[in-house]
Parts: sequence; structure tokens; C-alpha cells
Amino acid sequence: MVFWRSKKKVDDSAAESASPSEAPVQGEAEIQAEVPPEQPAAPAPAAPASAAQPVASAAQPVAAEAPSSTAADDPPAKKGGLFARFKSGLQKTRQALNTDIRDLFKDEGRLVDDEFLGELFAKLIRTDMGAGPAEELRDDIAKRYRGRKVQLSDIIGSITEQTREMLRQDAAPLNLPGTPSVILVVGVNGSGKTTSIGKLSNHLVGQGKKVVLGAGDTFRAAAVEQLTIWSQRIGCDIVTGKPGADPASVAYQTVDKAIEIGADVAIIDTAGRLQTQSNLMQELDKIRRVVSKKIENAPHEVLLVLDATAGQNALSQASGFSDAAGCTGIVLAKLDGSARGGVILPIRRQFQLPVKFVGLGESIEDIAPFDADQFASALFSD
Ligand SMILES: Nc1nc2c(ncn2[C@@H]2O[C@H](COP(=O)(O)OP(=O)(O)OP(=O)(O)O)[C@@H](O)[C@H]2O)c(=O)[nH]1
Repeated sequence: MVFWRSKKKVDDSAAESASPSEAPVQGEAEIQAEVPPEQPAAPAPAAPASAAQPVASAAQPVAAEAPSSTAADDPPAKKGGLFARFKSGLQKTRQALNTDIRDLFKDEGRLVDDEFLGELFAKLIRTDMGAGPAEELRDDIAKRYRGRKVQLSDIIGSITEQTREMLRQDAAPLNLPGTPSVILVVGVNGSGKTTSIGKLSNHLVGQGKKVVLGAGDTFRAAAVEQLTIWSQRIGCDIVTGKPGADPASVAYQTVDKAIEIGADVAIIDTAGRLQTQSNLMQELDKIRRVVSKKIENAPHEVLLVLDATAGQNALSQASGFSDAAGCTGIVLAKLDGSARGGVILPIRRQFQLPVKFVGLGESIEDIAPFDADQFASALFSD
């Protein structure tokens, strides 16, 4: 096992000048810039399917998905692939919805009256889409079909079309303007930040990008370990700090490392926090400031990872974070984990933030760029 490890002192002057009014960014701390060993030191987290793949060096990225910056850019073949992936990832929500809506119908169809509309509303709302979107879908059905006998396919077709409209957003590719571009990943505890970073890195490496990870969650030792294992599997460099080290220092070193090796993207993990924890939100500010002193306009993306299994709670998380942390986009993780995938509707509706990626499982490939058309079709497919 080959381990390349360089220990160097944090550049105090630079870090201090980045945040002059604050305590210096982790003075004497050693930040380790690691190149992964040829074999993983421990089993990869929750990704047995690919665990046997040899770990490549940073110069030999593991091939992942076909390159695509956005779903909209994807060639038609990939579109089918995206639909299939959404369909499989949304299985729980889909099954609940389909079973529920199908139950409303008898062979000879069903009259659209108040009773039917009330039942339809109740079924829709069970996916955690919230009252607003469920009312809108119900009212659309009422407008089109009230007083008529309809078949299941009529209802599914109309709801899919309407959902597509509700989810539609402007193309939202990752904003990666520079070399390196910096992505900061934030969210509450356990929302799926570290796992999403692993999957996103693999996605970017698959596009031929050189990625450096920054283990900025210095609070939880397991998070550093987890991210290190992802880096080994993907074949990208990682910068780690000592437990309890200043996350801003790790962020600074990560960007430094990315510049040094000519990386395209630096992705920085952060500890889970609530938007009400003002000291921790200030810590995020400090990370942003330190990074922006190093590269103008960085971080270029601040991705908020939301846990889809949290249903409506994910909404309050999004509202608190989106302003406080200057978020630029959402990664909706764990969509596969519950039947509450409808939560994406109020997330799209209430926040100006685009959904950039969705997490569809724990394996390294289980992330996909969000595409409203494919997503709505998959959600109501049988
Ligand atoms: N099913 C499923 N599980 C996921 C997904 N993303 C993350 N997880 C799981 O969710 C759990 C928490 O994920 P982490 O990535 O550790 O979350 P975190 O936000 O980094 O956690 P903290 O550092 O404690 O804040 C882990 O068990 C992951 O395997 C997903 O898309 N689908």
C-alpha cells in the first residue's frame, strides 16, 4: 500500500489576512494532503456493488457515468437512463402513489365528483407534497373532468403533466467557472452531505474532472474517515485536518491543494448544523470568507443537502439555510428512502433555489442531475 502524505504548516499569514478580525485560522495545525493508496484501507461506506473496483490514482480516475453537465445536455439515450434511474430510486413513493390512485378506480372508470376529488387529494398529500400542490393537482383534475367518467390513465396523464409544470426550472448546471471551482456542501446533521459529496465527486471524475475533497467536518471523526474512503475509491486527493481543527483552515488548505495540483473542482464538506446555531452559521461565513480570499467569487456553489425522508421538515431546513448560508442549489438526498418523495414539489415551489442533484441510494452511482420532465414521468409511472 502506497501512502503519499505531505504534512505542512498552515499558511498563517494568508489565513489570518483572510479573516483579520478573527482568531487565526488554525495556527500550527498540520493538514494532511493525501494521495489514496492503491487499495482501500477499509470497506467503502454503503457501496458494496463497486467496492471491488481498484482504486485509481488521481491521474487515473475511475470511469463513472457518461459526461453530462445537466440533464438537459444529456443525449437521448441518457434520458432513458435517467428516467429508469428516477423510476427505480422513487420506487417507494411511486408504489404508494400508484397503489393509492389505482385504488380509486373500478374497471368501468370513475365519476369525477366531490367525493372522488376529496379522495384523490388525500392520496396525493400522503407523499408529503403539501396542501398547496395537492390542491392544485386536484383542482386541475376538477377543471378538466368534473361530471365525467374517467379512466385511471386520464388521471395519471393529467397529474403527470401538471407535476412536470410545477417542477420545471431553468437549466441549473453546476456553476464551475474556474480551475479550481469551489463547492461548499452544507446541511443539518445526517442529511447526507458526506455521502452526496462522494457520489458527486465520482460523477465529476466520470466527466474527466480532477477533484480535491476537503474534510471540513472536523467535528465528527467518522465523517473524515468516511470521506477519505470515498476519495480512495474515486481516486481523488483529500485534505484532512486534525479532529476539532478549524474547518476554515481545512477549507483554505483544500483550495490551496486544488490550485497546486491544477484540480478542476474542490469540494468541501462541513459539519451538520441547524440554521439557528448562530456560532456554527458564523463558522460557515468564515469558511466562505477564507475561500473567497483565496479565489475571487468562491465558493462558486453552496449546495444544501436536504434529506427527503424528513418530508415537510426538509422545508423548514431549506428556508433557514438558503439565506443564512447563501445557498445556490439543493441536493435532495435519500429520495429512495421513503414514500415522501412528493416533498420535492414544495421545495421547488417555495424556494428560489434550483434542485441540482437528487440522491437515489447509498451506492456511488446513486446520484443524478435533476430533470423535471423525467422526474415527473417516473414519479407516476407504474
Ligand atoms: N438510501 C439513501 N441513503 C443515503 C443517501 N445519502 C446518504 N444516505 C445515508 O444517510 C446516512 C447519513 O449520511 P451522511 O452522508 O453521513 O450524512 P451527513 O450529512 O454527512 O452527516 P453528518 O456529518 O453527521 O452531518 C448514511 O447512512 C448514508 O449512507 C441516499 O441518497 N439514499
